[in-house]
Amino acid sequence: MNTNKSKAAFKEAIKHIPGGVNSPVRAFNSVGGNPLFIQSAQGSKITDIDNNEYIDYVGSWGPMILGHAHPDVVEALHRTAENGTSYGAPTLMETQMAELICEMMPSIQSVRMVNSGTEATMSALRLARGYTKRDLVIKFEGCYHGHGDSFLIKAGSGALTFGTPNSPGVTKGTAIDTLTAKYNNLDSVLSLLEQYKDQVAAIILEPVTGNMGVIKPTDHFIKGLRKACTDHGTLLIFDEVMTGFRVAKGGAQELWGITPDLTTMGKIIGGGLPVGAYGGKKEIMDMLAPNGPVYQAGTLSGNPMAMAAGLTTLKLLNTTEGFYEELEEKSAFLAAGLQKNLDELNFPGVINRVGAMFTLFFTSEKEVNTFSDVMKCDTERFAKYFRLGLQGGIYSAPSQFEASFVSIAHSTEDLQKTIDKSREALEQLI
Ligand SMILES: Cc1ncc(COP(=O)(O)O)c(C=O)c1O
Ligand SMILES: N[C@H](C=O)CCC(=O)O
Repeated sequence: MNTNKSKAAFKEAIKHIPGGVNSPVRAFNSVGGNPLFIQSAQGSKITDIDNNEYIDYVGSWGPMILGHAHPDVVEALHRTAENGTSYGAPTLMETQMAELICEMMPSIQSVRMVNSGTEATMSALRLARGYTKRDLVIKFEGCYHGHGDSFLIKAGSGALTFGTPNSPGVTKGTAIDTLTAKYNNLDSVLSLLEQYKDQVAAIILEPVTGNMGVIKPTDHFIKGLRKACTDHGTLLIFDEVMTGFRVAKGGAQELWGITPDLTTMGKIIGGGLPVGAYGGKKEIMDMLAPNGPVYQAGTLSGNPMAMAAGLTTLKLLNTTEGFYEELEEKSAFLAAGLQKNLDELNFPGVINRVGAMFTLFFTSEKEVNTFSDVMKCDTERFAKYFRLGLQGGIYSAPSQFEASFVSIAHSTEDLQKTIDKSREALEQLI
């Protein structure tokens, strides 16, 4: 496979862009080689500037649930652009978007649009602090909530991949206000809540993790969190930036039947454009300016292009008969094929999947349920597998500590090819 143009482009990029990328996870540092520079994407496929085509399981890190360049989304963007791309004033689309989000995720009664998942989580935390008049927050080791200072403590995703879970630049004061607990370990949360009684504003978590790879919450853990928050007057924030509208129409909160106090969103609700949102109980959301004293604003918030792409995507998800059933079937088919490979080759590995997100962990453990299970993975083996995948035409996240995403555009042929290529790669790694 020739990737000379990507190599040359990367050389140019690093002259003026730190590390040559605008988000660290895009660099191939932990898997070796250079990042691919992309020229186009259509449906389930992505094409680099050397004209190599890959089946894409990154999906722009989650948003592309309909596949790339879905004709309805592209058409909505054309139509919207012709009327201007930003006004800094309310539009009808923003209200439609808010109504649809509230319909699809009934725990949300009121929602504020922002421009990224990071903004959503930062703002939700400020709101939780303003509402409860408390300072502390509990997050979980290996969970990632964007790059807001409060969250770069024992963080997942790129922060974990690059070995900088606690970023320099975060002040001691901020770090002190962030307490970390262990995912799927309720006792670790309960003891913090006792130790810091009446001081914890919020518990924030990825209800299904993706940023240390995919891990499901146990019922005991997630139900226990809801109860503990209620008992302690602490707000429960579900960060559904990744899981929202992906693992089910109503996100992880629908699957586990939990009503969080606040939910953060992003990715899918922008249909591939920059977006974020946070919402929840009206009583809490009404603390936000201009109704209340908690300030949060944005020049481009509710941007018409992002609303057009996001609203078109959400409407399709909401109204297409059998959409989530078909997505589940495709994802289950892929996961079963990958599992069969592992079983038949007696290859040590664990596949965790919830709906259309999954991770193949390179580990000898029988299960991966916690951050410490994740840390036992063989990242070098993963790196080799990743590179073999690329050579076979499969594009997935260049880190063991991420999720892969299936879209509705993945055909049975795509999925079968992925299973076959995965087997070939595993055979070379035995
Ligand atoms: C669960 C979760 N929260 C927050 C974020 C931050 O979103 P963004 O990258 O749009 O700032 C991400 C992804 O980066 C995420 O996966
Ligand atoms: N894992 C991250 C979010 O989901 C990947 C996106 C990024 O940081 O660029």
